[in-house]
Amino acid sequence: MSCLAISFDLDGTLVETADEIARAVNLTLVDFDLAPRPPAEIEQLIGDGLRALMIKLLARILMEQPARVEWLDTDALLARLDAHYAAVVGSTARAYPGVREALQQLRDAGLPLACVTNKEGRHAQRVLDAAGLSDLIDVLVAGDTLAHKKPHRSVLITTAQLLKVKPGALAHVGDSRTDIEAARNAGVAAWAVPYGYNGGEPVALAQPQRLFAQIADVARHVLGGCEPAHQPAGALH
Ligand SMILES: O=C(O)COP(=O)(O)O
Ligand SMILES: [Mg+2]
Repeated sequence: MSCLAISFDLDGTLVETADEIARAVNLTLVDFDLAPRPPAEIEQLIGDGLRALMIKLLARILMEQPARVEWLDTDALLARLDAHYAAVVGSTARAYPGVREALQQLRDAGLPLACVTNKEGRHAQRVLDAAGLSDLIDVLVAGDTLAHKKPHRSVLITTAQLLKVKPGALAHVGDSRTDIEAARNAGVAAWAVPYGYNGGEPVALAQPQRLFAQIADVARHVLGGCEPAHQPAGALH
């Protein structure tokens, strides 16, 4: 087998999390006398972590209603967002169908697995726990684990180190342009699934090396013997 380790993005790839993210965001907006936003709009801003999502949303609200935002205590608002999210995280998050079985097959075949997310670590762990996936993930690299987040090249290079493979022997599976750029920047194979959160744009436009309809297809491909786009520079076995 030439594909030696796999890392997976979390939100929109392994787990459906948009509902509870939208809930926390809207509870926060209402606390600060701002109108709730449509969940679909909030979903389109998922990708760089919760704080970044809220800052992008506030920038949009500022453009629309400058007078509503100019007095805002942004630090207090972000702290409230964190508290609301901590209260709801894991309540509705669910693994996409077939994810647990596919990860189990990959694990059983001896592949080390990572979860690499831009979500803050303590929240990411709760999502993995609630989705019933924690025991299948060897390494969690979250948005606040390192000095940088995806798409910085260091994120997947460090992930490969933690999984004890060379970057060329790692495939990263994600739902967004950020994931594909993170993989490219690190010399890691860039694989994608089409059903997650990518700002409303089809992820195929970011030109992943492979596009899989679902995680079960990733497992089928890998266990059938994959050819990584980059020649593995080192092997686990
Ligand atoms: O929480 C986010 O905004 C993004 O998280 P992800 O990197 O797992 O997609
Ligand atoms: Mg994602």
